[in-house]
Amino acid sequence: MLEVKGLSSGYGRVPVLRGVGFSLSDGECIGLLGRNGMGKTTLLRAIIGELPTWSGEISKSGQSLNGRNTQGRAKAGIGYVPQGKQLFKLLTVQENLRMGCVKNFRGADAKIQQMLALFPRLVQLLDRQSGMLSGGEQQLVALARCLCGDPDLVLLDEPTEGIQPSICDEIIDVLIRLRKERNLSIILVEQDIDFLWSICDRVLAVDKGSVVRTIDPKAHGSTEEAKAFIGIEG
Ligand SMILES: Nc1ncnc2c1ncn2[C@@H]1O[C@H](COP(=O)(O)OP(=O)(O)OP(=O)(O)O)[C@@H](O)[C@H]1O
Repeated sequence: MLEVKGLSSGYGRVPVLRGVGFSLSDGECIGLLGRNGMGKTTLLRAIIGELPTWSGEISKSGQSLNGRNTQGRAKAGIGYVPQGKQLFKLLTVQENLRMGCVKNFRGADAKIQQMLALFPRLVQLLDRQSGMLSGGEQQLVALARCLCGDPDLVLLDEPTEGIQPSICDEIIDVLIRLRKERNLSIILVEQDIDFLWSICDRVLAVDKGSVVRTIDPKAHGSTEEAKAFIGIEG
């Protein structure tokens, strides 16, 4: 599905990613774990094409993405939910979802109905201005809007940051369901180890712009290994 080889990228002339390599299979979920500022968001932004590939290769289903811009990568089936969600805050929930249907405006009504079935909490909120929703509700709208584009790979940047546990559980349930029903692949940046461990097949430990090891969440002692890696006690 996705192959990243020797990827280097950064901001201006400042390098952040230094030869990142990993692959992701269809329907697989991998987590990116690391301390603040180690390059996890930068890696997602390089994959979606917001940042240039300085060297290396990103390919999806055997096709190189290097020459494609963000729209081209979205067309190739990659969806991105950035940190901070980036909703159109003055627009209603419904209008935001419609914006997510840009690939197929004619099918927008049916797609929005599918999203409401997946996120029933949004039914009551459809006509509300997005900026007036709680952080968790906004996160659900951002995820639903991304899914309106029918991606087969989603990049999620800290979806649980600052949101209430019940909405975290809803997000986990939806992601598990989408993996099962649509074979969705996921790359998830998260600081919340329980969240990562509840859904990821593998977790890549990121340090100073490189993937330095792979943690198997099913392995004995893996949560302790992860906590030690990011420097939290217990
Ligand atoms: N827009 C930007 N311009 C310049 N440097 C940036 C920019 N965004 C991030 N950086 C720098 O790139 C490095 C990696 O940042 P990045 O946001 O990828 O880290 P992260 O691992 O996602 O951390 P966090 O968990 O804090 O989001 C940091 O040194 C950061 O200061």
